[in-house]
Amino acid sequence: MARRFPAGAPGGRLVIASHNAGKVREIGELLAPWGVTVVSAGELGLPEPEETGTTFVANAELKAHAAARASGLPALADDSGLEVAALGGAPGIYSARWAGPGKDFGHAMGEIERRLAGAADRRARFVCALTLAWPDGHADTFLGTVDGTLVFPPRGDRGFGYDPMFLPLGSSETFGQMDGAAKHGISHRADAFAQLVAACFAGPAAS
Ligand SMILES: O=c1nc[nH]c2c1ncn2[C@H]1C[C@H](O)[C@@H](COP(=O)(O)OP(=O)(O)OP(=O)(O)O)O1
Ligand SMILES: [Mg+2]
Repeated sequence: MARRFPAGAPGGRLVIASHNAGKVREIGELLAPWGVTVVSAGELGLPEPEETGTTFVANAELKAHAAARASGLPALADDSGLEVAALGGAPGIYSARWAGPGKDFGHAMGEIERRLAGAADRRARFVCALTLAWPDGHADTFLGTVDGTLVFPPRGDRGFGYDPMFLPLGSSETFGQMDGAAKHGISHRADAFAQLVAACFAGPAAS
């Protein structure tokens, strides 16, 4: 059984266990209707754990447990990435690492284009594992996805990471061209978040 939130949460506070500003912004937007006070791992000065897992789920759980233990608060972690079909699912869990220490996603997108080398198959999907972990070690995890195709050159300067080269199925705009609300209508993160809400959040959202 998933544990309900905010039962037992001091003041309904929750840590967003991510050091990625784009994710912290999106998760904050998704949480906004739920009357939860959020604080980010960066604001609490929490360290960035090494992502030693071999799956999105393992890494989300590792990050959420580390932040919940260190802060004494429930913690929500996101491990996500882009899986390119013609590259056998790469970069996958290595999506952040492909951008290097300087977080150069222009370079990472160029690397994907180079490795595709004109391949006709442009299918890709984003995956997001979201874990809500508690200081006592309880955790619930939800997996979201969104299917699409890759476009070159990348389009748009909104969003973050690989957004400018990802065209979700049925859309004429890349994630990099969409505003936040449009991305939240279909994204892997919003998909996982909807499952989290259904399982863990009591009551209706504030309108
Ligand atoms: O909606 C997205 N739009 C574009 N790119 C995205 C998205 N979602 C994940 N991505 C890519 C970029 C990100 O850097 C990597 C996740 O790697 P991941 O380790 O989960 O996150 P991270 O290292 O950036 O921050 P942190 O681990 O502190 O949450 O996949
Ligand atoms: Mg990371």
